[in-house]
Amino acid sequence: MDIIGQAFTPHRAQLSGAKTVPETYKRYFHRGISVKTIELPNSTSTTTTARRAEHTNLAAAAGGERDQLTSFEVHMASSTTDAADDRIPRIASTIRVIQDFPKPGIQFQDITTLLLDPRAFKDAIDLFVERYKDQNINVVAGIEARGFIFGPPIALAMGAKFVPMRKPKKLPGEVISEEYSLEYGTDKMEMHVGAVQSGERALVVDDLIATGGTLSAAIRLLERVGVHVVECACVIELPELKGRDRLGDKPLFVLIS
Ligand SMILES: O=P(O)(O)OC[C@H]1O[C@H](OP(=O)(O)OP(=O)(O)O)[C@H](O)[C@@H]1O
Ligand SMILES: Nc1ncnc2[nH]cnc12
Repeated sequence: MDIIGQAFTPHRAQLSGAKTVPETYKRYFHRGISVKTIELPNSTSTTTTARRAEHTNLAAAAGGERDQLTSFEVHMASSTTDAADDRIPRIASTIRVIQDFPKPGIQFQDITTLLLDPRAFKDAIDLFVERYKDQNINVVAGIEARGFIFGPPIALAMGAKFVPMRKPKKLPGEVISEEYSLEYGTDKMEMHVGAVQSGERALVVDDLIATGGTLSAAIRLLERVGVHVVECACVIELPELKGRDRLGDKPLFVLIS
């Protein structure tokens, strides 16, 4: 059975006999029905379920409901209490999945619909700030482009500086750069010389981890100049792509996986 162009889940793959995700689609691939998880310290995990259909109006208002998903499971834990944190399923429900973007077979996790919901956007930022506010982080490094949306409010709330990690030839000053591999070929990430100092403590922020190539390049770039990367933080993880494995022993915190 051809899995391209369908709402694909590991479960469906097993049913259909499909064993691998076509290499071409890995970078933008995600299963149709998400298992949402959050890991926070000193808390008790609970499990609940939520219906994505409840948020049809939001998605429709955001430009048309192309997401055919019906339900998802939410595993969540609270950073502040032992009770379940209902912010996570609310945030998860605002993320629209666009089928076949930017290529056939890819299920694009569209965080722009999260941004249309000020409460969900604020909740996402708050969850990160609650986790990091007492960890003496003085650098928030955000990865172009969507890391520039989540990184600055986190940095401002924590009193940290924001450092943009940009695609090649965008930064005007002297840069250091780090190559990283994509599915085909390589890309480069750049940071201004002097933006960070040896010994500083950084949080790396992006919207999503897929293969982990982008985040691992950001870690290398910061560590080359002596910065301690405390953790990487993303809104979404695509766990089937095993990006976490590419980060070595560097911790990764995600809201939705
Ligand atoms: O874990 P990886 O396989 O490296 O993929 C994750 C990266 O892919 C997306 O960015 P993209 O390169 O599409 O750039 P954009 O944010 O400018 O659209 C996403 O925002 C992450 O930065
Ligand atoms: N499935 C996906 N959705 C959105 N951004 C991505 N970056 C890599 N894979 C992605």
